[in-house]
Amino acid sequence: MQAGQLRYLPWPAVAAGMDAPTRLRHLVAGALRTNRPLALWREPAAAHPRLLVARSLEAAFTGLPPALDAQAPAGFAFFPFRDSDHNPALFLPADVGYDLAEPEAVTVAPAARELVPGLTAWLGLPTPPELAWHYGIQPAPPAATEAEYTALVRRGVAAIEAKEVVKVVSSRAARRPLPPGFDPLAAFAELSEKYPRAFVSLVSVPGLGTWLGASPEVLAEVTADGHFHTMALAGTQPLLPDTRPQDAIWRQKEIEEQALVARYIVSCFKQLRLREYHETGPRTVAAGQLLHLRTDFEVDLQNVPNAASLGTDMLRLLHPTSAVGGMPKTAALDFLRRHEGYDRAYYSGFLGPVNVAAPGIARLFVNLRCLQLRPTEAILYAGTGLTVDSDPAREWQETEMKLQTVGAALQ
Ligand SMILES: C=C(O[C@@H]1C=C(C(=O)O)C=C[C@H]1O)C(=O)O
Repeated sequence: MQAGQLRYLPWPAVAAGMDAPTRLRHLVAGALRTNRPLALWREPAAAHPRLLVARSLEAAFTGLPPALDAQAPAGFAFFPFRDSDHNPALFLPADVGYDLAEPEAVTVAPAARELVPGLTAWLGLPTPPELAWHYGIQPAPPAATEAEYTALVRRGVAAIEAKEVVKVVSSRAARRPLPPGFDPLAAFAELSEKYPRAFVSLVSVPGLGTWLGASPEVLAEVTADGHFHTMALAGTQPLLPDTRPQDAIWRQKEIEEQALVARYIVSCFKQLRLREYHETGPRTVAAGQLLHLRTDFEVDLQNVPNAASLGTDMLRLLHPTSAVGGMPKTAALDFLRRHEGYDRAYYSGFLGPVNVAAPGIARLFVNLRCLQLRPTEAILYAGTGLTVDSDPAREWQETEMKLQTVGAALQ
């Protein structure tokens, strides 16, 4: 956001006794009431979340991946697994902002000046007791039974054996009733507390629905000191009580599965003729109650000729990565289109802020360990990378474990 042009709206005197979470709730209530898209997120290791409200859904439609450079507009990317009319790619402009680290003022961008009178009036009103969250207009996706999911896994393994694909990541949706009085803002706060290293998000968009998640996976990041980051995350096992991540032992299947993802990232660097990058790992990392294998990649943007476009180009090549689609990309996506049997929508898409904290800082994550909110239930999503050695019952178990990450918010 161009700080010089931002307008700061201070809270009125009636809000003097309100703490930051109460003010946040009030802003969210106002955004929902006026039918605006919003994103609330807490970055890994950050102490406070941020809220962004876009002036309208129309202002948020975008066909293109966000540009990751300092000159690009500020906003929050919310991209589906696969772009379609039902699940459009969105970039919510940073029209109204609230940073809970600076709770004394709400910021308004120049493009949203016309919101100032209404917003000023709203800040002085009482908060409605119920928040009118946005719901998707698409029907809820079918939830796969264990028999259906294991059949899909067997199909995937057969496709690998037939050399149609090298790896494919199958997934499923699961339906869970909402507990009485379920409060998405409280659930967001709970996930933030429970998973301090995750990217915790709550995104609500008219007609497209409300999504809550706690992702462990960076897709593309550009930092203040001019570095680009991405990671190859794959392989899953439970973090058992009284064990340490660094003592985990991995089977050949997981080692190979993760290596494929790492190799895919290196092939993207090669396509961009980038030779100067640092690769660290793979090492074992914890994500909630799970362990994964992770290789970190870092590029010093000062050392590369195409620095300004590197983030943007990598994003275009990476999504969807072989951690959520498969290898080769087109054949794996084709397999999923034909056999997966449901619409992933925004699950395994990507999301995150671009140029919001400051120009030139972007943090995009893969939308994993997430759920979609419906009026009386939640749709949870999880997938597993298949290789030729995959055991269907084990893959089902792995999706069950992954569902528990965001499922913790429903207890
Ligand atoms: C597909 C998911 O996770 C991805 C797949 C993993 C795997 O196959 O082991 C591990 C981490 C993620 O990259 C998910 O959480 O739904």
